[in-house]
Amino acid sequence: MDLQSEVHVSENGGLNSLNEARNGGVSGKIEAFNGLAEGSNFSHVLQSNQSKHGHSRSLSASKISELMKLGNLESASTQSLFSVVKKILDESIEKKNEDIPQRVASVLKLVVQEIEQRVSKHADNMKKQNNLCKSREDRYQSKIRALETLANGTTEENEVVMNQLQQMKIEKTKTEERKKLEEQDLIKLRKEKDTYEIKISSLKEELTLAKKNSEKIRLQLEAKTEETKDKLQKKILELEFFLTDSRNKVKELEDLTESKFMRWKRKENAYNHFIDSQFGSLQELKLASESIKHEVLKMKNVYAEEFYHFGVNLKGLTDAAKDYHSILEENRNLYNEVQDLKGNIRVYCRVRPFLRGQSEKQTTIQYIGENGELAVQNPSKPVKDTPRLFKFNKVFAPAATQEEVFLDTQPLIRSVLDGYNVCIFAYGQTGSGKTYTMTGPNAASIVDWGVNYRALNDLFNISQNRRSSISYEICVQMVEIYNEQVRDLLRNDNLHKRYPFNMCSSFSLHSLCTMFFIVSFDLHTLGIWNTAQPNGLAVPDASMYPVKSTEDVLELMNIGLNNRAVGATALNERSSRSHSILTIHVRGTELETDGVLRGCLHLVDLAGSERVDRSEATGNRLREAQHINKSLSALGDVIYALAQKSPHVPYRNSKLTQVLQSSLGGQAKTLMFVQLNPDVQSYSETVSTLKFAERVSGVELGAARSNKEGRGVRELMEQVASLKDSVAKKDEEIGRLRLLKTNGTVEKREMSSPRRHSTGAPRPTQRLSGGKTSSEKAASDFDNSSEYSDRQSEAGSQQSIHEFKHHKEFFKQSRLVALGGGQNLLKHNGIKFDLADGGINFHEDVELLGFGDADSEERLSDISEGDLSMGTETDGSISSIVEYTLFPEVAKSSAEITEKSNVPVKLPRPPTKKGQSGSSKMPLSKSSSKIPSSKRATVGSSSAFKPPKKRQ
Ligand SMILES: Nc1ncnc2c1ncn2[C@@H]1O[C@H](COP(=O)(O)OP(=O)(O)OP(=O)(O)O)[C@@H](O)[C@H]1O
Repeated sequence: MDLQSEVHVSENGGLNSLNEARNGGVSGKIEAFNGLAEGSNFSHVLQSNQSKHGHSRSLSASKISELMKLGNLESASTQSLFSVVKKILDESIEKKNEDIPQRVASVLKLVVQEIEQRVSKHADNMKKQNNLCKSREDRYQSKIRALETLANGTTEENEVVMNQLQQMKIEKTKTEERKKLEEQDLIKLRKEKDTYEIKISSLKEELTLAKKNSEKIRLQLEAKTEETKDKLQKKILELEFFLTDSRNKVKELEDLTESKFMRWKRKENAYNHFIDSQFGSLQELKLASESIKHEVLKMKNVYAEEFYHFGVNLKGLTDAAKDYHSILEENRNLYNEVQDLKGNIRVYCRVRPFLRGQSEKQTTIQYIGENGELAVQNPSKPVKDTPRLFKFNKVFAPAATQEEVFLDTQPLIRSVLDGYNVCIFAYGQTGSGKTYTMTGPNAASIVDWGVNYRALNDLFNISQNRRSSISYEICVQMVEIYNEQVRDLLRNDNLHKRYPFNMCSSFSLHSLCTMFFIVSFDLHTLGIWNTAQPNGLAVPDASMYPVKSTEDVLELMNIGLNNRAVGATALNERSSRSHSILTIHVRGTELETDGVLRGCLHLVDLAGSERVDRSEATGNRLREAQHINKSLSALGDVIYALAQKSPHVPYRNSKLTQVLQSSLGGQAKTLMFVQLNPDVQSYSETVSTLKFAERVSGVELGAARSNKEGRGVRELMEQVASLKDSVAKKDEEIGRLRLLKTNGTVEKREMSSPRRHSTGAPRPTQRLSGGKTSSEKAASDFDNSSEYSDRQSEAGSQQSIHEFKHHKEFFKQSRLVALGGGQNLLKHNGIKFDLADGGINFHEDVELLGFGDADSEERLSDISEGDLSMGTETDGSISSIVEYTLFPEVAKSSAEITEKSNVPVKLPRPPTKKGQSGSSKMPLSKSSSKIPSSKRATVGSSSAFKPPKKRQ
């Protein structure tokens, strides 16, 4: 029999005891063993053996033998067997049974215990299975009973059951479906869960990163906080230190203040005491001062009275001083007016500044006064002489600008538009700034413009301003005198193309003729055009161009300046080697009255005088310098003669003086710029220049006159032209008579005065020769001339004399007088005019035309001098020029009139001038004495006709 079956057998009686034994140690086991033993024979055996416990060794052995004897171990329960083994083992251990080794016994005991535990476990399992089987059995039984009852039940119940089953099935399927759905949901949820998990993981990562960052920041902040904390801590410490320090100081100060306060208190007391004592003495002083005050008041009144008197006196003085200044100013104005009236040449002096390269900076200019005073001295002289003093109309210091210089010149220039003739010329040694003043260093810069550009610009501006009342036309000429030759600076083919009609296309025919006349008269009649031009051609007149704007002027002047002869010398890099003359002709027509104004402006830039040793001139330069110096010395002679009021003025000694003759001897307003170089080396030149200028300022030209013509005058001009025509006829007659003379058929008287011969038809000369007694007034103009007396005796018509006188008067006043300035040498149609022979006739022509003026006799005397016979030939009469060149249409009609020569021409009688009659009586003995007897009569008669106006 196996152990399992043993357990089954004894399960009712012995299992409980076994369990208890497990729980209760050795004693428990014994009891359990005992319990098992109770249920069997073997236990009984064991109990009986226990009673004989006194002899353990023997007992054990006996027991083992007993067991062996039993022989029925198979029937004994496992438990009882075990308990036996156990008891044996316990016993052997207690009694230290030597039969069984102690260690083996202990191991066996443990094995037994283990087996015992397993067995008990097995028993428990068995018991549980047993219980389960029992419960299953109960259930099966109940089911069997239920089935039996079901089998016995009705069909309805079956159906109910079936339905229930059905429902159960349905529920089952539903449950399955739900299960499926739930599974699907579960899958979904899982997926979602996965995604969420991923997100959660990324979020977790971010979170960890953020955590890390925030951790870092936190750490930094913590570090900073720590730092700030430290700093604050330090500051707090410092502040605390300061606080304590300041507290100490405050305390000190408080102490100090306290002590000071005490000191001041003591002082206050002292002062109070002092003030009290002073107050007493003040009272005393007050009383004393009161009495002094009274005295002072008295004195004050006395002084006030005296001051009042002083004031009155002072006012008188200041008024006097003021008056003195105004009187001075008035004096100056009056002086200028007197100068103007006298026709003195104005002299402006301009001192050039030192140039950049000039090393010697010692100046010879000692003093420049406001009123034109100038003092010069030679600083290089070892013993200084007294300064030389000069006085001019104005002196410009080196710093004076071009504009300042022009401002003082402007009024003079403007008078050209009012019909005056004006001449401005610059004089001075080479390199002293003549060209700078007249032209300027740079035409492109308006600030640098000299008088030339500014004058023209100004004339344009004013003519524009006046255009509502006067219409102006302006023409320009430019010539130079180089080596005693006159050259046209505006001779340019391109310009000629631009201005094809006599270079004066914008002018009316009449004005054109007049202009042409002016040119030919100014230059041609002077004889200066007779000289060969650089191109070898005879130049009939200087080119004249109408200008309408400053641009035109700039263009023309640039051409002119480019054509001008300049060259480098040791004294001036660009030395002008010629005298340049810019002439501006202005013709203004008054729109209301039709009156005509004619003005003429000469702007002359003289070549500079130079000491040849200083300028180091050789060859051409030397020749130029000689010509320049010669012409300037001729100018000096003319000025000297004019200043001396000499009857003979040697204009004809040079081309320059011939050109300037009308300005120096006519009724023009003349201004001279005297240029000075302040350099010490130039001292001697400076002094001689100043002396010359002083002499020039003493020259009286006579009051300037405006060239204004009314309509009547123009008509008269036309009538005069017709008279000229008759004169021309007479000239022809003269020619014829000359021929007759050569043939010896003409009387002696006719030969000496061919014009006075009547050859048939009545002639103007015949008309001029009225009876002497017929007109005392007329005779008074001619009474100094025996020649004229002859004429009077020969002539028959008083009317003619009358007319002639009118014409003479008219021409004296006309522009032609001023412009012509008494020029007298003409060339016409290639016929040479013999001065010695035909002087009287010629002069009469000039006189008749109004070209003879105050200096006529002088000019004639010049002409008669050897110098002038050189080339001063005329090839015809002035009347021819007038007839054929100027007024062709008038000439034609006048020719017709001449043919009807018996018809007297009625001319309006211009007012007679007082001075003229008086002057006409001026003796000319001085001039006569100088002139050879052969010519004296001529000159004498001439002067009888034309007393010098400048002396008036
Ligand atoms: N007022 C001034 N201010 C500055 N520079 C001046 C002045 N005047 C003259 N100059 C200078 O002096 C030099 C000589 O002047 P300019 O050529 O005008 O003399 P000039 O008298 O015309 O000489 P020349 O007779 O040899 O022709 C030039 O370089 C000029 O620029």
